[in-house]
Amino acid sequence: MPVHANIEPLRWESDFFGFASGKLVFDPAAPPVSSAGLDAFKIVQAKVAAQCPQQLDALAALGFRLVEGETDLSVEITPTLKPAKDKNVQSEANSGLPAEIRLAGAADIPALRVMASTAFTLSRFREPWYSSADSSRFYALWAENAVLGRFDHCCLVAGPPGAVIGMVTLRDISAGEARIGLLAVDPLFGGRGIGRLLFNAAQDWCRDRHKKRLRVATQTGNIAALRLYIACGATIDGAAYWLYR
Ligand SMILES: CC(=O)SCCNC(=O)CCNC(=O)[C@H](O)C(C)(C)COP(=O)(O)OP(=O)(O)OC[C@H]1O[C@@H](n2cnc3c(N)ncnc32)[C@H](O)[C@@H]1OP(=O)(O)O
Ligand SMILES: Cc1cn([C@H]2C[C@H](O)[C@@H](COP(=O)(O)OP(=O)(O)O[C@H]3O[C@H](C)[C@H](N)[C@H](O)[C@H]3O)O2)c(=O)[nH]c1=O
Repeated sequence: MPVHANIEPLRWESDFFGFASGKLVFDPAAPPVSSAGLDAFKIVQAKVAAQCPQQLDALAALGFRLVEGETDLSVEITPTLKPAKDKNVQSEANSGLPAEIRLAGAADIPALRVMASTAFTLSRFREPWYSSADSSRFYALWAENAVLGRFDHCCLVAGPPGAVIGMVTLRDISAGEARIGLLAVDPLFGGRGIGRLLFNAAQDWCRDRHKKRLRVATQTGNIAALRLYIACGATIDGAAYWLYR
């Protein structure tokens, strides 16, 4: 079965990783994808909705390989009173940890870069397609850019300056919706409610901006993250597979 798609060059990724990268944009009106077209790029990515398994077979015939699954979730932002202070007190009472949530500033960037460069081991930017050093560099820059209001628009952190124990980045994607970019907790503080606190703070951020929905995506194999989001009230909107050639 031919795959009808255009190959869109990924300029940001090509610059950042230092090699030609592209992505299939499926379009029934596009010509069939050819090996020659694909060969112009070191990596061509394809994201296939999980409910379209026939597309997986067609891409496999062109030499594409499965990289990972991605699950999209979202939660409705309800207009309840903001319980942020209570949550912080509750968290400190439960764990004895300094867990106030605050907006990250430039002074947090070094610690955030370290956290982001080690946290996202489950990623489609993985070996053998991307070196682990490049993958670390990618998430470090993502965190830094969020603090600076580039790509994502802000970064909220748990812990006082100099002792960041968790982070969540947020992007304003439309009048009514925001999206979490990255969310991570220092493994030394895992399992103590910091992830939940960060997700709730992200919801508060949305509420303050009159958003109706908060979106988040994670790797389908990231059971801890999926359980966290579902425990915080999110529901699954969709699932997809990433393939590369
Ligand atoms: C948008 C994205 O960035 S998706 C990627 C998410 N981030 C990462 O994968 C980075 C590495 N992982 C982490 O930083 C952490 O493990 C997180 C953020 C996933 C969880 O943070 P934590 O502070 O440990 O979570 P927290 O203690 O708040 O747990 C809340 C719920 O999450 C789920 N959960 C957390 N850790 C686990 C785990 N290891 N296994 C299964 N479920 C887990 C549980 O449902 C838990 O509720 P429960 O304690 O009542 O069972
Ligand atoms: C930092 C940065 C990135 N970009 C570009 C580069 C990529 O084309 C996209 C990001 O792609 P995405 O599919 O969102 O990346 P991930 O697969 O790593 O993300 C998923 O997993 C993460 C762990 C996290 N949960 C995330 O929310 C998920 O989507 O953006 C850019 O243009 N400019 C930048 O500064």
